[in-house]
Amino acid sequence: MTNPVFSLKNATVTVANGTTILDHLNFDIDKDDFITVLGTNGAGKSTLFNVLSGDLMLTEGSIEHNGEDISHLPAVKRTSFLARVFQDPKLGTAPRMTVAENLLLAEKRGAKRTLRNRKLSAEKLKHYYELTKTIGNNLENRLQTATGSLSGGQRQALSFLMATQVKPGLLLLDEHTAALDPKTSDQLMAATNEQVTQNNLTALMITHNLADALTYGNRLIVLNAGRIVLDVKNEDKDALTEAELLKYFVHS
Ligand SMILES: Nc1ncnc2c1ncn2[C@@H]1O[C@H](COP(=O)(O)OP(=O)(O)OP(=O)(O)O)[C@@H](O)[C@H]1O
Repeated sequence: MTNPVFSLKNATVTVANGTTILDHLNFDIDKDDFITVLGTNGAGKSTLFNVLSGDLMLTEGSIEHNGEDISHLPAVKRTSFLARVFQDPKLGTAPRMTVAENLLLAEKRGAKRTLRNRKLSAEKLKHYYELTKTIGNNLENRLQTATGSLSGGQRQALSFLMATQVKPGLLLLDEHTAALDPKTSDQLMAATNEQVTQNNLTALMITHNLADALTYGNRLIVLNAGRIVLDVKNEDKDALTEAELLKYFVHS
């Protein structure tokens, strides 16, 4: 048995009004995990991501990364091993910079980011062309376009590619296809699955799409009122149906 990459121990967040929004969670994330994360609105999914990313500190318990206690490590320091893609296509990319410049910037994730020496060689542009072409939404023909004028789907694809340019120790996908039309969403979901499986990324993906949650990943968790109420893997996940899954969606 290998050691978990991330380990939440008794992880709890109690907010100022006394409400516990993450409730004594014990949760290990293994290297080969691609976990789909489900739950009703307000179940604590984003809170879980926020404590992993360091945007929200635990009020009790701890988080370990490769055995090291990172409970007090600020978000900015966690970017060296963690990347996150949000639902909003506007987040995660610099609007005035071109697609190619954003990709170049992403290669420096975790390091001091500057584009003073813009090394956009022909070789690099060719690489970005091949990379963006994998998505299938014409992003490869917009490499020199300012990101702010891309379609939402193209911009979201760029955010995703930026998050995975440097292999992150943990990839957090926060409903990253939810704001896209069905075709664009399917394209990005397929590209996501390809990247995660081909590059052996450790990933968590919040989704409200039950079919996607069942189709993708090796593991599935359901949160309710800040607790994990279902955690299934491999063949147990494969055997799960949408009808069974829905039973875990309880508004508290
Ligand atoms: N910083 C905070 N301070 C106070 N309450 C918070 C804070 N962050 C989240 N909450 C509350 O914690 C609960 C869980 O919120 P969270 O955003 O994690 O839910 P979610 O499962 O991601 O929901 P959704 O599906 O709607 O995005 C909600 O009731 C929310 O209002």
